[in-house]
Amino acid sequence: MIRSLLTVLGPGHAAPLRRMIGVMGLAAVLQGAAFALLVPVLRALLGPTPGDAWPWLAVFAVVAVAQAVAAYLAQLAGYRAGSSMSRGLHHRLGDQIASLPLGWFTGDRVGKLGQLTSGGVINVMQVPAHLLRPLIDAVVTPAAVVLLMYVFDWRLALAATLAVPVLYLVYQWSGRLIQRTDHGRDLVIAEAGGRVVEFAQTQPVLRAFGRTVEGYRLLDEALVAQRDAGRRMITTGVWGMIGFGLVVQATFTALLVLGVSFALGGSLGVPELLALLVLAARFVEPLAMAADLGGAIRLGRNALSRMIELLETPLLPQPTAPRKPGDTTIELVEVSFGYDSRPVLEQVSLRVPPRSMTALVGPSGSGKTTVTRLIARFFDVDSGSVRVGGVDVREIAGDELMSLVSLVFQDVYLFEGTIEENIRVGRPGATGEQVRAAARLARVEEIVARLPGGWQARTGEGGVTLSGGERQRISIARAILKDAPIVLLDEATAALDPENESAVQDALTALTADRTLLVIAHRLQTVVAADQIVVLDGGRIAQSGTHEELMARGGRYAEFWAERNRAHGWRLLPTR
Ligand SMILES: Nc1ncnc2c1ncn2[C@@H]1O[C@H](COP(=O)(O)OP(=O)(O)OP(=O)(O)O)[C@@H](O)[C@H]1O
Repeated sequence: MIRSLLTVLGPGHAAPLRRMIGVMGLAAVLQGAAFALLVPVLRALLGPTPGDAWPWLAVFAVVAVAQAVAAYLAQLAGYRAGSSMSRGLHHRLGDQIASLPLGWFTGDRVGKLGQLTSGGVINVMQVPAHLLRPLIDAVVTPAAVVLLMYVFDWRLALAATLAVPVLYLVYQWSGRLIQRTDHGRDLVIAEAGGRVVEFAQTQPVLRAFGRTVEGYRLLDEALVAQRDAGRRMITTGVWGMIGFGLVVQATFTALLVLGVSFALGGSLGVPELLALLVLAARFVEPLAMAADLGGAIRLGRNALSRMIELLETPLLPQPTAPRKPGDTTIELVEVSFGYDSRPVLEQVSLRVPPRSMTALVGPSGSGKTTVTRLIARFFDVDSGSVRVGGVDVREIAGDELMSLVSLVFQDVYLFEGTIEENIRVGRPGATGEQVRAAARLARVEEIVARLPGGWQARTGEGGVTLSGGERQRISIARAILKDAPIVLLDEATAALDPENESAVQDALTALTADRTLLVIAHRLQTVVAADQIVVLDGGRIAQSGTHEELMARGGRYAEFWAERNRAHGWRLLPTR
Protein backbone atom coordinates (compact mmCIF):
# COMPACT_ATOMS: atom_id res chain seq x y z
CA MET A 1 0.00 0.00 0.00
CA ILE A 2 2.86 2.39 0.87
CA ARG A 3 4.49 1.55 -2.46
CA SER A 4 1.22 2.31 -4.30
CA LEU A 5 0.92 5.59 -2.40
CA LEU A 6 4.41 6.62 -3.46
CA THR A 7 3.72 5.62 -7.08
CA VAL A 8 0.65 7.84 -7.09
CA LEU A 9 2.18 10.78 -5.21
CA GLY A 10 5.59 10.84 -6.84
CA PRO A 11 9.05 10.67 -5.24
CA GLY A 12 8.74 14.13 -3.62
CA HIS A 13 6.47 12.67 -0.94
CA ALA A 14 8.75 9.74 -0.06
CA ALA A 15 10.83 11.39 2.69
CA PRO A 16 7.90 12.94 4.68
CA LEU A 17 5.94 9.68 4.38
CA ARG A 18 8.91 7.66 5.68
CA ARG A 19 9.40 10.11 8.57
CA MET A 20 5.71 9.83 9.42
CA ILE A 21 5.85 6.03 9.37
CA GLY A 22 8.97 6.19 11.59
CA VAL A 23 7.15 8.31 14.22
CA MET A 24 4.12 6.03 14.05
CA GLY A 25 6.37 2.99 14.52
CA LEU A 26 8.05 4.65 17.53
CA ALA A 27 4.65 5.45 19.08
CA ALA A 28 3.59 1.82 18.61
CA VAL A 29 6.81 0.46 20.21
CA LEU A 30 6.39 2.81 23.17
CA GLN A 31 2.79 1.69 23.50
CA GLY A 32 3.94 -1.94 23.61
CA ALA A 33 6.59 -1.02 26.19
CA ALA A 34 4.01 0.82 28.35
CA PHE A 35 1.76 -2.26 28.26
CA ALA A 36 4.66 -4.52 29.19
CA LEU A 37 5.61 -2.30 32.11
CA LEU A 38 2.24 -3.12 33.65
CA VAL A 39 3.65 -6.58 34.48
CA PRO A 40 6.34 -5.47 36.96
CA VAL A 41 4.00 -2.76 38.31
CA LEU A 42 1.23 -5.27 39.03
CA ARG A 43 3.68 -7.93 40.23
CA ALA A 44 5.13 -5.51 42.79
CA LEU A 45 1.73 -4.14 43.74
CA LEU A 46 0.22 -7.56 44.38
CA GLY A 47 3.42 -9.00 45.90
CA PRO A 48 4.59 -8.90 49.52
CA THR A 49 6.12 -5.37 49.24
CA PRO A 50 3.73 -3.12 47.25
CA GLY A 51 6.07 -0.16 47.78
CA ASP A 52 8.40 -1.71 45.17
CA ALA A 53 5.87 -0.60 42.56
CA TRP A 54 6.93 3.08 42.82
CA PRO A 55 10.11 2.95 40.74
CA TRP A 56 8.28 0.89 38.08
CA LEU A 57 5.43 3.37 38.12
CA ALA A 58 7.91 6.20 37.53
CA VAL A 59 9.37 4.37 34.51
CA PHE A 60 5.82 3.64 33.32
CA ALA A 61 4.94 7.33 33.60
CA VAL A 62 7.98 8.39 31.56
CA VAL A 63 7.24 5.82 28.84
CA ALA A 64 3.52 6.73 28.82
CA VAL A 65 4.33 10.46 28.40
CA ALA A 66 6.83 9.69 25.63
CA GLN A 67 4.22 7.47 23.98
CA ALA A 68 1.59 10.22 24.20
CA VAL A 69 3.97 12.75 22.62
CA ALA A 70 4.93 10.32 19.84
CA ALA A 71 1.25 9.45 19.23
CA TYR A 72 0.39 13.16 19.05
CA LEU A 73 3.20 13.81 16.58
CA ALA A 74 2.22 10.76 14.55
CA GLN A 75 -1.40 11.85 14.37
CA LEU A 76 -0.39 15.38 13.42
CA ALA A 77 1.93 14.04 10.73
CA GLY A 78 -0.92 11.82 9.50
CA TYR A 79 -3.31 14.77 9.11
CA ARG A 80 -0.61 16.92 7.48
CA ALA A 81 0.30 14.11 5.09
CA GLY A 82 -3.40 13.58 4.32
CA SER A 83 -4.00 17.19 3.35
CA SER A 84 -0.75 17.61 1.41
CA MET A 85 -1.49 14.30 -0.30
CA SER A 86 -4.90 15.51 -1.39
CA ARG A 87 -3.25 18.57 -3.00
CA GLY A 88 -0.54 16.38 -4.53
CA LEU A 89 -3.07 13.86 -5.82
CA HIS A 90 -5.28 16.53 -7.36
CA HIS A 91 -2.25 18.08 -9.07
CA ARG A 92 -0.91 14.78 -10.40
CA LEU A 93 -4.32 13.60 -11.58
CA GLY A 94 -5.06 17.07 -13.00
CA ASP A 95 -1.75 17.15 -14.93
CA GLN A 96 -2.44 13.69 -16.28
CA ILE A 97 -6.04 14.57 -17.27
CA ALA A 98 -4.82 17.70 -19.07
CA SER A 99 -2.35 15.59 -21.06
CA LEU A 100 -4.51 12.57 -21.87
CA PRO A 101 -5.40 12.14 -25.53
CA LEU A 102 -8.84 13.62 -26.24
CA GLY A 103 -10.01 10.22 -27.48
CA TRP A 104 -9.63 8.88 -23.92
CA PHE A 105 -12.61 10.89 -22.66
CA THR A 106 -15.54 8.60 -23.35
CA GLY A 107 -18.74 8.91 -21.32
CA ASP A 108 -18.17 6.04 -18.90
CA ARG A 109 -14.54 6.99 -18.30
CA VAL A 110 -15.52 10.56 -17.51
CA GLY A 111 -18.10 9.31 -14.98
CA LYS A 112 -15.50 7.11 -13.27
CA LEU A 113 -13.00 9.96 -13.30
CA GLY A 114 -15.49 12.09 -11.39
CA GLN A 115 -15.79 9.42 -8.72
CA LEU A 116 -12.02 8.97 -8.54
CA THR A 117 -11.14 12.64 -8.15
CA SER A 118 -13.75 13.19 -5.44
CA GLY A 119 -14.51 10.02 -3.44
CA GLY A 120 -11.31 8.25 -4.51
CA VAL A 121 -9.05 11.06 -3.30
CA ILE A 122 -10.88 11.15 0.05
CA ASN A 123 -10.44 7.38 0.43
CA VAL A 124 -6.72 7.73 -0.23
CA MET A 125 -6.37 10.79 2.06
CA GLN A 126 -7.72 8.70 4.91
CA VAL A 127 -4.82 6.29 4.58
CA PRO A 128 -2.15 8.25 6.50
CA ALA A 129 -4.57 10.07 8.82
CA HIS A 130 -6.80 7.20 9.90
CA LEU A 131 -5.54 3.89 8.58
CA LEU A 132 -1.77 3.75 8.71
CA ARG A 133 -1.53 4.32 12.45
CA PRO A 134 -3.92 1.57 13.49
CA LEU A 135 -2.28 -0.73 10.96
CA ILE A 136 1.22 0.00 12.24
CA ASP A 137 -0.10 -0.36 15.81
CA ALA A 138 -1.62 -3.71 14.86
CA VAL A 139 1.75 -5.02 13.73
CA VAL A 140 4.30 -3.26 15.93
CA THR A 141 2.50 -3.11 19.29
CA PRO A 142 1.70 -6.87 19.50
CA ALA A 143 5.24 -7.63 18.30
CA ALA A 144 6.69 -5.42 21.08
CA VAL A 145 4.31 -6.93 23.63
CA VAL A 146 5.26 -10.50 22.69
CA LEU A 147 8.98 -9.71 22.80
CA LEU A 148 8.63 -8.23 26.29
CA MET A 149 6.48 -11.18 27.38
CA TYR A 150 9.59 -13.34 26.90
CA VAL A 151 11.22 -11.41 29.70
CA PHE A 152 8.45 -12.44 32.12
CA ASP A 153 7.25 -15.86 31.02
CA TRP A 154 8.69 -17.53 27.93
CA ARG A 155 5.93 -20.18 27.77
CA LEU A 156 3.06 -17.69 27.35
CA ALA A 157 5.24 -15.62 25.05
CA LEU A 158 5.89 -18.67 22.89
CA ALA A 159 2.15 -19.44 22.77
CA ALA A 160 1.44 -15.85 21.65
CA THR A 161 4.21 -16.12 19.02
CA LEU A 162 2.71 -19.34 17.66
CA ALA A 163 -0.66 -17.61 17.36
CA VAL A 164 0.78 -14.94 15.03
CA PRO A 165 0.92 -16.99 11.77
CA VAL A 166 -2.57 -18.38 12.48
CA LEU A 167 -3.91 -14.84 13.00
CA TYR A 168 -2.19 -13.67 9.83
CA LEU A 169 -3.66 -16.48 7.72
CA VAL A 170 -7.18 -15.94 9.08
CA TYR A 171 -6.85 -12.18 8.47
CA GLN A 172 -5.91 -12.81 4.84
CA TRP A 173 -8.69 -15.37 4.39
CA SER A 174 -11.41 -13.16 5.86
CA GLY A 175 -10.17 -10.18 3.79
CA ARG A 176 -10.38 -12.22 0.59
CA LEU A 177 -13.83 -13.57 1.48
CA ILE A 178 -15.23 -10.09 2.18
CA GLN A 179 -13.60 -8.68 -0.92
CA ARG A 180 -15.14 -11.39 -3.10
CA THR A 181 -18.65 -10.91 -1.75
CA ASP A 182 -18.25 -7.11 -1.68
CA HIS A 183 -17.09 -7.02 -5.28
CA GLY A 184 -19.98 -9.19 -6.46
CA ARG A 185 -22.41 -7.02 -4.51
CA ASP A 186 -20.94 -3.76 -5.86
CA LEU A 187 -21.38 -5.03 -9.42
CA VAL A 188 -25.03 -5.97 -8.99
CA ILE A 189 -25.79 -2.74 -7.09
CA ALA A 190 -24.28 -0.72 -9.96
CA GLU A 191 -26.26 -2.80 -12.47
CA ALA A 192 -29.53 -2.32 -10.56
CA GLY A 193 -28.86 1.44 -10.25
CA GLY A 194 -28.34 1.68 -14.00
CA ARG A 195 -31.53 -0.30 -14.65
CA VAL A 196 -33.59 1.97 -12.40
CA VAL A 197 -32.39 5.04 -14.33
CA GLU A 198 -33.07 3.23 -17.61
CA PHE A 199 -36.53 2.26 -16.37
CA ALA A 200 -37.29 5.90 -15.58
CA GLN A 201 -35.93 7.11 -18.91
CA THR A 202 -37.85 4.53 -20.92
CA GLN A 203 -41.19 5.25 -19.25
CA PRO A 204 -42.69 6.86 -22.38
CA VAL A 205 -41.78 3.82 -24.50
CA LEU A 206 -42.88 1.29 -21.87
CA ARG A 207 -46.21 3.03 -21.37
CA ALA A 208 -46.78 3.48 -25.07
CA PHE A 209 -46.45 -0.29 -25.44
CA GLY A 210 -48.55 -1.04 -22.37
CA ARG A 211 -45.62 -2.57 -20.48
CA THR A 212 -46.26 -0.91 -17.12
CA VAL A 213 -48.15 -3.71 -15.43
CA GLU A 214 -45.83 -6.64 -15.89
CA GLY A 215 -42.95 -4.27 -15.33
CA TYR A 216 -39.63 -4.32 -16.92
CA ARG A 217 -37.91 -7.69 -16.99
CA LEU A 218 -34.35 -6.36 -16.95
CA LEU A 219 -35.02 -4.23 -13.88
CA ASP A 220 -36.74 -7.13 -12.11
CA GLU A 221 -33.79 -9.38 -12.82
CA ALA A 222 -31.29 -6.78 -11.62
CA LEU A 223 -33.25 -6.26 -8.38
CA VAL A 224 -33.45 -10.02 -7.77
CA ALA A 225 -29.69 -10.29 -8.37
CA GLN A 226 -29.16 -7.45 -5.87
CA ARG A 227 -31.29 -9.24 -3.25
CA ASP A 228 -29.42 -12.52 -3.81
CA ALA A 229 -26.08 -10.76 -3.49
CA GLY A 230 -27.31 -9.17 -0.24
CA ARG A 231 -28.21 -12.63 1.06
CA ARG A 232 -24.86 -14.03 0.02
CA MET A 233 -23.21 -11.15 1.86
CA ILE A 234 -25.09 -12.13 5.02
CA THR A 235 -24.49 -15.88 4.73
CA THR A 236 -20.94 -15.94 3.36
CA GLY A 237 -19.44 -12.49 3.84
CA VAL A 238 -20.42 -12.37 7.50
CA TRP A 239 -17.99 -15.21 8.26
CA GLY A 240 -15.26 -13.07 6.82
CA MET A 241 -16.34 -10.17 9.01
CA ILE A 242 -16.58 -12.06 12.29
CA GLY A 243 -14.03 -14.80 11.49
CA PHE A 244 -10.95 -12.78 12.40
CA GLY A 245 -12.58 -11.31 15.52
CA LEU A 246 -13.47 -14.85 16.66
CA VAL A 247 -9.91 -16.10 16.18
CA VAL A 248 -8.54 -13.07 18.05
CA GLN A 249 -10.85 -13.84 20.98
CA ALA A 250 -9.96 -17.55 20.78
CA THR A 251 -6.26 -16.63 20.99
CA PHE A 252 -6.91 -14.57 24.08
CA THR A 253 -8.93 -17.43 25.63
CA ALA A 254 -6.14 -19.91 24.88
CA LEU A 255 -3.58 -17.63 26.57
CA LEU A 256 -5.97 -17.27 29.51
CA VAL A 257 -6.40 -21.05 29.88
CA LEU A 258 -2.67 -21.60 29.55
CA GLY A 259 -1.86 -18.91 32.13
CA VAL A 260 -4.45 -20.24 34.61
CA SER A 261 -3.14 -23.80 34.24
CA PHE A 262 0.45 -22.58 34.89
CA ALA A 263 -0.78 -20.69 37.95
CA LEU A 264 -2.70 -23.70 39.25
CA GLY A 265 0.37 -25.86 38.63
CA GLY A 266 2.38 -23.42 40.74
CA SER A 267 4.83 -22.40 38.02
CA LEU A 268 3.38 -18.89 37.73
CA GLY A 269 2.49 -16.51 40.57
CA VAL A 270 -0.99 -14.98 40.66
CA PRO A 271 0.31 -11.37 40.34
CA GLU A 272 2.37 -12.41 37.27
CA LEU A 273 -0.67 -14.20 35.84
CA LEU A 274 -2.83 -11.10 36.23
CA ALA A 275 -0.17 -8.89 34.71
CA LEU A 276 0.41 -11.28 31.81
CA LEU A 277 -3.33 -11.45 31.15
CA VAL A 278 -3.44 -7.67 30.96
CA LEU A 279 -0.60 -7.96 28.48
CA ALA A 280 -2.41 -10.67 26.48
CA ALA A 281 -5.49 -8.43 26.30
CA ARG A 282 -3.29 -5.64 25.00
CA PHE A 283 -1.75 -8.03 22.49
CA VAL A 284 -5.12 -8.76 20.84
CA GLU A 285 -6.64 -5.28 21.10
CA PRO A 286 -4.82 -3.58 18.17
CA LEU A 287 -5.42 -6.68 16.06
CA ALA A 288 -9.17 -6.50 16.61
CA MET A 289 -9.11 -2.79 15.75
CA ALA A 290 -7.26 -3.50 12.50
CA ALA A 291 -9.91 -6.06 11.57
CA ASP A 292 -12.58 -3.34 11.77
CA LEU A 293 -10.62 -1.21 9.32
CA GLY A 294 -10.74 -3.84 6.57
CA GLY A 295 -13.44 -2.01 4.56
CA ALA A 296 -11.70 1.38 4.64
CA ILE A 297 -8.36 -0.23 3.73
CA ARG A 298 -9.93 -1.95 0.73
CA LEU A 299 -11.53 1.31 -0.41
CA GLY A 300 -8.19 3.12 -0.14
CA ARG A 301 -6.37 0.31 -1.94
CA ASN A 302 -8.95 0.14 -4.75
CA ALA A 303 -8.85 3.91 -5.23
CA LEU A 304 -5.04 3.77 -5.32
CA SER A 305 -4.97 1.06 -7.96
CA ARG A 306 -7.46 2.98 -10.14
CA MET A 307 -5.29 6.11 -9.78
CA ILE A 308 -2.18 4.18 -10.77
CA GLU A 309 -4.04 2.86 -13.82
CA LEU A 310 -5.00 6.43 -14.77
CA LEU A 311 -1.49 7.78 -14.23
CA GLU A 312 -0.03 4.98 -16.32
CA THR A 313 -2.36 5.59 -19.28
CA PRO A 314 0.00 6.29 -22.18
CA LEU A 315 -0.01 9.86 -23.50
CA LEU A 316 0.37 10.88 -27.13
CA PRO A 317 4.03 11.75 -27.71
CA GLN A 318 4.62 15.48 -28.12
CA PRO A 319 7.07 16.68 -30.79
CA THR A 320 10.50 17.70 -29.50
CA ALA A 321 10.95 20.19 -32.36
CA PRO A 322 7.40 21.25 -33.31
CA ARG A 323 6.79 22.47 -36.88
CA LYS A 324 4.35 25.12 -38.00
CA PRO A 325 1.77 24.19 -40.66
CA GLY A 326 2.19 26.12 -43.92
CA ASP A 327 -1.52 26.66 -44.63
CA THR A 328 -4.82 24.99 -43.71
CA THR A 329 -4.84 22.08 -46.17
CA ILE A 330 -6.05 18.87 -44.52
CA GLU A 331 -4.63 15.62 -45.87
CA LEU A 332 -5.01 12.00 -44.91
CA VAL A 333 -2.40 9.82 -46.56
CA GLU A 334 -3.10 6.07 -46.58
CA VAL A 335 -4.46 6.23 -43.05
CA SER A 336 -5.35 3.01 -41.24
CA PHE A 337 -6.72 3.09 -37.71
CA GLY A 338 -8.64 0.96 -35.20
CA TYR A 339 -9.75 1.76 -31.63
CA ASP A 340 -8.78 -1.77 -30.66
CA SER A 341 -7.65 -4.67 -32.83
CA ARG A 342 -10.64 -4.20 -35.19
CA PRO A 343 -9.75 -1.89 -38.10
CA VAL A 344 -12.10 1.10 -38.47
CA LEU A 345 -10.32 2.99 -41.26
CA GLU A 346 -8.26 1.27 -43.95
CA GLN A 347 -5.96 3.04 -46.37
CA VAL A 348 -7.99 6.26 -46.34
CA SER A 349 -6.50 9.10 -48.40
CA LEU A 350 -8.21 12.44 -48.92
CA ARG A 351 -7.28 16.08 -49.37
CA VAL A 352 -9.26 19.17 -48.34
CA PRO A 353 -7.71 22.26 -50.00
CA PRO A 354 -7.63 25.54 -48.03
CA ARG A 355 -10.94 27.44 -47.87
CA SER A 356 -12.90 24.63 -49.49
CA MET A 357 -15.65 22.40 -48.19
CA THR A 358 -15.55 18.61 -48.17
CA ALA A 359 -18.64 16.63 -47.18
CA LEU A 360 -18.12 13.21 -45.61
CA VAL A 361 -21.04 10.88 -46.15
CA GLY A 362 -21.55 7.18 -45.55
CA PRO A 363 -23.61 4.72 -43.56
CA SER A 364 -23.61 4.73 -39.77
CA GLY A 365 -20.39 3.24 -38.40
CA SER A 366 -18.45 3.77 -41.63
CA GLY A 367 -15.82 5.86 -39.79
CA LYS A 368 -16.82 9.48 -40.52
CA THR A 369 -16.48 10.71 -36.94
CA THR A 370 -13.22 8.80 -36.64
CA VAL A 371 -11.74 10.78 -39.56
CA THR A 372 -12.51 14.09 -37.80
CA ARG A 373 -11.09 12.78 -34.52
CA LEU A 374 -7.82 11.81 -36.20
CA ILE A 375 -7.47 15.29 -37.73
CA ALA A 376 -7.88 16.89 -34.29
CA ARG A 377 -5.43 14.23 -32.96
CA PHE A 378 -7.78 12.63 -30.44
CA PHE A 379 -5.78 9.52 -31.32
CA ASP A 380 -2.72 8.73 -33.42
CA VAL A 381 -3.08 6.72 -36.62
CA ASP A 382 -1.86 3.11 -36.77
CA SER A 383 -0.24 3.70 -40.15
CA GLY A 384 -0.14 6.44 -42.75
CA SER A 385 -0.30 10.10 -41.75
CA VAL A 386 -2.68 12.96 -41.08
CA ARG A 387 -1.30 16.32 -42.20
CA VAL A 388 -2.40 19.88 -41.66
CA GLY A 389 -0.70 22.51 -43.83
CA GLY A 390 1.68 19.83 -45.10
CA VAL A 391 2.91 18.91 -41.60
CA ASP A 392 2.12 15.61 -39.85
CA VAL A 393 -0.15 16.40 -36.87
CA ARG A 394 2.31 14.42 -34.70
CA GLU A 395 4.91 17.11 -35.42
CA ILE A 396 2.61 20.03 -34.58
CA ALA A 397 2.51 21.24 -30.94
CA GLY A 398 -0.81 20.29 -29.30
CA ASP A 399 -1.77 23.94 -28.54
CA GLU A 400 -0.94 25.03 -32.08
CA LEU A 401 -3.13 22.31 -33.62
CA MET A 402 -6.01 23.13 -31.27
CA SER A 403 -5.73 26.83 -32.14
CA LEU A 404 -6.13 25.97 -35.84
CA VAL A 405 -9.18 23.75 -35.47
CA SER A 406 -12.76 24.38 -34.30
CA LEU A 407 -14.83 21.32 -33.50
CA VAL A 408 -18.60 21.48 -33.73
CA PHE A 409 -19.98 18.12 -32.71
CA GLN A 410 -23.53 17.02 -32.08
CA ASP A 411 -23.20 16.29 -28.38
CA VAL A 412 -22.64 19.86 -27.21
CA TYR A 413 -21.46 20.21 -23.64
CA LEU A 414 -22.72 23.26 -21.81
CA PHE A 415 -20.85 24.27 -18.67
CA GLU A 416 -22.64 25.39 -15.58
CA GLY A 417 -22.76 29.16 -16.13
CA THR A 418 -24.44 31.83 -18.25
CA ILE A 419 -24.83 31.55 -22.02
CA GLU A 420 -22.26 34.31 -22.38
CA GLU A 421 -19.72 32.34 -20.34
CA ASN A 422 -20.49 29.27 -22.40
CA ILE A 423 -19.75 31.09 -25.65
CA ARG A 424 -16.65 32.74 -24.21
CA VAL A 425 -15.06 29.27 -23.89
CA GLY A 426 -14.30 29.71 -27.63
CA ARG A 427 -11.89 32.58 -26.84
CA PRO A 428 -11.52 33.39 -23.13
CA GLY A 429 -9.96 36.83 -23.77
CA ALA A 430 -12.82 38.04 -26.02
CA THR A 431 -14.58 41.31 -25.19
CA GLY A 432 -18.27 41.37 -24.32
CA GLU A 433 -18.95 42.95 -27.72
CA GLN A 434 -17.13 40.15 -29.57
CA VAL A 435 -19.11 37.52 -27.65
CA ARG A 436 -22.39 39.29 -28.51
CA ALA A 437 -21.36 39.57 -32.17
CA ALA A 438 -20.69 35.82 -32.36
CA ALA A 439 -23.99 35.18 -30.60
CA ARG A 440 -25.78 37.39 -33.12
CA LEU A 441 -24.23 35.57 -36.09
CA ALA A 442 -25.13 32.16 -34.64
CA ARG A 443 -28.65 33.46 -33.86
CA VAL A 444 -28.13 32.78 -30.16
CA GLU A 445 -29.47 36.26 -29.32
CA GLU A 446 -32.96 35.00 -30.14
CA ILE A 447 -32.56 32.17 -27.63
CA VAL A 448 -31.32 34.61 -25.00
CA ALA A 449 -34.25 36.95 -25.65
CA ARG A 450 -36.82 34.35 -24.73
CA LEU A 451 -35.02 33.06 -21.60
CA PRO A 452 -36.09 34.40 -18.23
CA GLY A 453 -33.01 36.25 -17.04
CA GLY A 454 -31.69 36.76 -20.59
CA TRP A 455 -27.90 36.81 -20.74
CA GLN A 456 -27.76 35.99 -17.05
CA ALA A 457 -29.82 32.77 -17.41
CA ARG A 458 -27.74 29.80 -16.30
CA THR A 459 -27.24 26.78 -18.51
CA GLY A 460 -25.71 23.39 -17.84
CA GLU A 461 -26.64 21.09 -15.02
CA GLY A 462 -29.64 22.43 -13.16
CA GLY A 463 -29.88 25.38 -15.54
CA VAL A 464 -32.27 26.19 -18.37
CA THR A 465 -33.10 23.41 -20.76
CA LEU A 466 -32.19 24.01 -24.37
CA SER A 467 -33.15 21.95 -27.40
CA GLY A 468 -30.58 20.08 -29.50
CA GLY A 469 -30.69 22.76 -32.21
CA GLU A 470 -30.24 25.55 -29.65
CA ARG A 471 -27.29 23.82 -28.05
CA GLN A 472 -25.69 23.41 -31.46
CA ARG A 473 -26.18 27.14 -32.14
CA ILE A 474 -24.28 27.91 -28.91
CA SER A 475 -21.52 25.57 -29.98
CA ILE A 476 -21.37 27.28 -33.40
CA ALA A 477 -21.18 30.69 -31.65
CA ARG A 478 -18.19 29.37 -29.69
CA ALA A 479 -16.52 28.31 -32.93
CA ILE A 480 -17.29 31.68 -34.60
CA LEU A 481 -15.72 33.44 -31.62
CA LYS A 482 -12.69 31.16 -31.71
CA ASP A 483 -12.22 32.10 -35.36
CA ALA A 484 -10.00 29.08 -36.22
CA PRO A 485 -9.28 28.64 -39.94
CA ILE A 486 -10.27 24.94 -39.98
CA VAL A 487 -13.74 23.75 -38.97
CA LEU A 488 -14.62 20.11 -38.35
CA LEU A 489 -18.37 19.89 -38.19
CA ASP A 490 -20.79 17.08 -37.45
CA GLU A 491 -24.15 18.32 -38.67
CA ALA A 492 -27.13 17.69 -36.41
CA THR A 493 -28.93 14.52 -37.47
CA ALA A 494 -31.97 15.13 -35.32
CA ALA A 495 -34.90 16.59 -37.21
CA LEU A 496 -35.03 20.28 -36.32
CA ASP A 497 -38.16 22.38 -36.27
CA PRO A 498 -38.27 24.88 -39.16
CA GLU A 499 -37.22 27.82 -36.99
CA ASN A 500 -34.19 26.02 -35.57
CA GLU A 501 -33.38 24.59 -39.00
CA SER A 502 -33.11 28.02 -40.58
CA ALA A 503 -31.30 29.46 -37.51
CA VAL A 504 -28.72 26.64 -37.55
CA GLN A 505 -28.30 27.13 -41.30
CA ASP A 506 -27.61 30.85 -40.84
CA ALA A 507 -25.23 30.10 -38.00
CA LEU A 508 -23.34 27.61 -40.14
CA THR A 509 -23.13 30.00 -43.06
CA ALA A 510 -21.57 32.58 -40.73
CA LEU A 511 -19.14 30.02 -39.31
CA THR A 512 -18.02 28.43 -42.52
CA ALA A 513 -17.41 31.48 -44.71
CA ASP A 514 -13.82 31.53 -45.89
CA ARG A 515 -12.68 28.52 -43.88
CA THR A 516 -11.38 25.03 -44.58
CA LEU A 517 -14.27 22.77 -43.83
CA LEU A 518 -14.76 19.07 -43.30
CA VAL A 519 -18.41 18.33 -42.63
CA ILE A 520 -20.05 15.08 -41.67
CA ALA A 521 -23.06 15.93 -43.77
CA HIS A 522 -26.60 14.79 -43.14
CA ARG A 523 -28.49 17.34 -45.22
CA LEU A 524 -28.76 17.47 -48.97
CA GLN A 525 -28.21 21.20 -49.00
CA THR A 526 -24.77 20.81 -47.42
CA VAL A 527 -23.76 17.97 -49.69
CA VAL A 528 -24.84 19.76 -52.85
CA ALA A 529 -22.91 22.87 -51.79
CA ALA A 530 -19.70 20.93 -51.07
CA ASP A 531 -16.68 21.32 -53.34
CA GLN A 532 -16.00 17.65 -52.85
CA ILE A 533 -17.96 14.71 -51.46
CA VAL A 534 -16.14 11.74 -49.96
CA VAL A 535 -18.17 8.56 -49.55
CA LEU A 536 -16.94 6.28 -46.77
CA ASP A 537 -18.10 2.71 -46.61
CA GLY A 538 -16.83 0.15 -44.12
CA GLY A 539 -13.79 2.30 -43.30
CA ARG A 540 -12.70 2.72 -46.92
CA ILE A 541 -13.26 5.50 -49.43
CA ALA A 542 -15.83 4.18 -51.86
CA GLN A 543 -16.14 7.25 -54.10
CA SER A 544 -15.32 10.94 -54.25
CA GLY A 545 -16.32 13.87 -56.46
CA THR A 546 -18.99 16.56 -56.65
CA HIS A 547 -22.69 15.82 -56.23
CA GLU A 548 -23.33 16.02 -59.99
CA GLU A 549 -20.32 13.86 -60.84
CA LEU A 550 -21.26 11.19 -58.33
CA MET A 551 -24.93 11.16 -59.29
CA ALA A 552 -23.95 10.85 -62.93
CA ARG A 553 -21.44 8.09 -62.20
CA GLY A 554 -23.96 5.97 -60.27
CA GLY A 555 -22.75 3.46 -57.66
CA ARG A 556 -22.52 3.80 -53.85
CA TYR A 557 -23.33 7.52 -53.60
CA ALA A 558 -26.32 7.42 -55.96
CA GLU A 559 -27.65 4.31 -54.13
CA PHE A 560 -27.05 5.93 -50.77
CA TRP A 561 -29.08 9.00 -51.62
CA ALA A 562 -31.80 6.96 -53.26
CA GLU A 563 -32.12 5.01 -49.98
CA ARG A 564 -32.14 8.20 -47.92
CA ASN A 565 -34.69 9.72 -50.24
CA ARG A 566 -36.98 6.75 -49.77
CA ALA A 567 -36.54 6.77 -46.01
CA HIS A 568 -36.61 10.49 -45.31
CA GLY A 569 -37.67 12.01 -48.62
CA TRP A 570 -39.13 15.06 -46.92
CA ARG A 571 -35.81 15.92 -45.32
CA LEU A 572 -33.72 15.76 -48.43
CA LEU A 573 -35.33 18.62 -50.24
CA PRO A 574 -33.27 21.78 -50.11
CA THR A 575 -34.71 23.89 -47.31
CA ARG A 576 -34.38 27.17 -49.16
N1 LIG B 1 -14.27 5.34 -28.79
C1 LIG B 1 -14.48 4.22 -29.51
N2 LIG B 1 -14.00 3.03 -29.08
C2 LIG B 1 -14.19 1.90 -29.79
N3 LIG B 1 -14.85 1.85 -30.96
C3 LIG B 1 -15.35 2.99 -31.46
C4 LIG B 1 -15.20 4.24 -30.75
N4 LIG B 1 -15.81 5.21 -31.49
C5 LIG B 1 -16.32 4.60 -32.58
N5 LIG B 1 -16.05 3.27 -32.57
C6 LIG B 1 -16.40 2.30 -33.62
O1 LIG B 1 -15.75 2.68 -34.82
C7 LIG B 1 -16.59 2.51 -35.93
C8 LIG B 1 -16.72 3.81 -36.72
O2 LIG B 1 -17.38 4.76 -35.88
P1 LIG B 1 -17.63 6.27 -36.31
O3 LIG B 1 -18.28 6.94 -35.13
O4 LIG B 1 -16.38 6.86 -36.82
O5 LIG B 1 -18.68 6.08 -37.48
P2 LIG B 1 -19.63 7.14 -38.14
O6 LIG B 1 -19.56 6.89 -39.60
O7 LIG B 1 -19.31 8.51 -37.66
O8 LIG B 1 -21.05 6.68 -37.58
P3 LIG B 1 -22.36 7.58 -37.24
O9 LIG B 1 -22.81 8.18 -38.53
O10 LIG B 1 -23.32 6.57 -36.70
O11 LIG B 1 -21.93 8.58 -36.21
C9 LIG B 1 -17.92 2.01 -35.40
O12 LIG B 1 -17.96 0.61 -35.58
C10 LIG B 1 -17.89 2.33 -33.92
O13 LIG B 1 -18.57 1.36 -33.18
